[in-house]
Amino acid sequence: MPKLSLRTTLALSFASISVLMSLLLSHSLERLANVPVGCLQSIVLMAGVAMAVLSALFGVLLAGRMARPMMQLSDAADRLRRGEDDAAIPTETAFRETWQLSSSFRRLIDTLRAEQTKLGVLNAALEEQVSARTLMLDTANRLLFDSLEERQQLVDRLKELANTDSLTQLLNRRAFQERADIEFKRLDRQSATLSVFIFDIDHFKRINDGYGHETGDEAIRMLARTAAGELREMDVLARFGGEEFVALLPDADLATAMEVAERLRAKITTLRIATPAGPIAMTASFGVAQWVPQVGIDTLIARADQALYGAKHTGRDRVVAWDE
Ligand SMILES: Nc1nc2c(ncn2[C@@H]2O[C@H](COP(=O)(O)OP(=O)(O)OP(=O)(O)O)[C@@H](O)[C@H]2O)c(=O)[nH]1
Repeated sequence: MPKLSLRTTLALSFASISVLMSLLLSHSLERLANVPVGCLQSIVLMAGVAMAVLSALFGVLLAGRMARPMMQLSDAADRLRRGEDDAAIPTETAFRETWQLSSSFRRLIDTLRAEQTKLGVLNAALEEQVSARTLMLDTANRLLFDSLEERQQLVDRLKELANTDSLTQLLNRRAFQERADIEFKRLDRQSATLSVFIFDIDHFKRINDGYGHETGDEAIRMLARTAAGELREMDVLARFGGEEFVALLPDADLATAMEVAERLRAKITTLRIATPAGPIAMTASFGVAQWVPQVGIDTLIARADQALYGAKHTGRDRVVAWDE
């Protein structure tokens, strides 16, 4: 059924009331002719009151029918705002205006729900993208970390290789120089003691020439292991080159260094190197020098070297201290 607008309803209603009242009046007009004026006044007054009461009742009825769907819409709006999905939107209303308002509201909600669904889909896609990116970043981070770690390991290994003598795994000459510099910087110039000894296999050329280079290498390795075993953790032992070694002994005076060198010399004489012709022995000569203030590492090594030269020229297989 087509809905009437509020304006039409009001106009029709008041017209009907007016027509009804006019009909009542016109039907009663003949009988009213003989009614005294005072009574007539009362009748008109009563008719006016009746019309007012009717209009008021009618107004209340109309307002109620108008207000109900609006209250329902307001209630539905509140429930939707709270996220309740079952908000009832009035479908049947008395007037065209409220019916239109209700339809527009319903369309608005349908549009909002459609947008919400679209947003949900977009949100899910976005979350998927974010977790994919996070995974990529994690992987990239891990790869970067791994490659940095690998790089650091490589650098460490290269440093180690650069500092290590490949035949004996002892420090090489360059690394010894660095460690000696550090020890010298640490030295308390007034009270510290420090000694150095250099030692060298006697007639090593004969071992090489007589039993081969491999046997010579084995002799060098054996001597390195033995020396490392005789020295303290804090001592610095290095292969200086060829069959020559150097040991730096912090906190050791000349007597102590001589003692250590002597113990090592004696131990070397007990070593036996396996050769195809049977085990062979070797000896080594030692030159020892103690640090004194004003003397640098190069001078100290040169003094130990001079002492070694002395040991070589006074019969070998001995320990000689540097002497001015
Ligand atoms: N097997 C081997 N031989 C080496 C190595 N480095 C140096 N040599 C050899 O060591 C020998 C050193 O000979 P020399 O300097 O004459 O010394 P030496 O025969 O020990 O004589 P003295 O030191 O005077 O007792 C040479 O034959 C070098 O070729 C090495 O790494 N391995």
